[in-house]
Amino acid sequence: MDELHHRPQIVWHDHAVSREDRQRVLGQRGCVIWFTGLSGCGKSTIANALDQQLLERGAKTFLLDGDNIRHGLCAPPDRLAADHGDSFAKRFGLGFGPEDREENIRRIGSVAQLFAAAGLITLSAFVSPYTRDRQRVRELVEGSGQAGDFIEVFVDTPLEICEQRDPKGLYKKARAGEIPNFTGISDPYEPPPHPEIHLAAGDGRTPPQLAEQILNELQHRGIFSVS
Ligand SMILES: Nc1ncnc2c1ncn2[C@@H]1O[C@H](COP(=O)(O)OS(=O)(=O)O)[C@@H](OP(=O)(O)O)[C@H]1O
Ligand SMILES: Nc1ncnc2c1ncn2[C@@H]1O[C@H](COP(=O)(O)OP(=O)(O)O)[C@@H](O)[C@H]1O
Repeated sequence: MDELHHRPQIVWHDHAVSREDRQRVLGQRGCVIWFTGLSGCGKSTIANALDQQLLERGAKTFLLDGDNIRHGLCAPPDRLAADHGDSFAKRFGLGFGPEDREENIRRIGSVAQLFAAAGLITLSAFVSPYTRDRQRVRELVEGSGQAGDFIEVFVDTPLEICEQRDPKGLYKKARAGEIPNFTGISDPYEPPPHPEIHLAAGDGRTPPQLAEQILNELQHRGIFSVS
């Protein structure tokens, strides 16, 4: 029990159905596969390819993807203002400053932890540039489960390649000074010191090939087994 669970006004309620019960029914252990890397490094494409490969093998999965989450759970202020007003939008809308990214990853981490506790193999694809924010999610996920439930995948594509790809034209705008705090250009990216999986993702391999490397590592770690 942590500090929150002791607060008299917020009482923790144990569930009638345990995580173990859920996992027994699903025939798998829930976990979080956390992709991190620069914009354009391939997080979303590789995570989608892995999601597909897992599904084809009968795994129960869910993918939390950066752009989609920033349309809802972590929407920017201008998206919230119309329905909720300016003060609300200013308070809860998220941009890309360090604290906003911290809150973005905290919210997503909390959702990922819930999906893992529901027994799903949960994939997430966010830049998540700060080591401390990722470490907090690791602690949250493993604290409510067990060591090994958080698998960090560093999609290590050199900045030059990400910038060449520039599928959304954001690097061009960032170089022109039109987007402030752009990761890799005017904002830091802290590479994971000890990722469970380090993908050299700019070496000419296709996203499905890279996803297969991850799949093999997951099987090796006992996260997923082909029956
Ligand atoms: N300033 C800045 N820095 C980095 N990225 C930016 C920025 N502004 C917009 N974008 C677009 O938003 C996507 C990153 O959102 P994330 O939620 O993954 O970011 S973070 O984890 O909170 O750092 C990222 O998507 P991906 O390219 O899919 O990574 C960008 O398209
Ligand atoms: N291994 C790869 N080889 C070649 N192109 C790739 C590879 N991985 C991703 N891409 C391409 O790079 C672009 C950015 O990929 P994306 O998955 O959107 O990156 P991110 O989610 O990290 O921003 C897309 O156009 C995608 O098709």
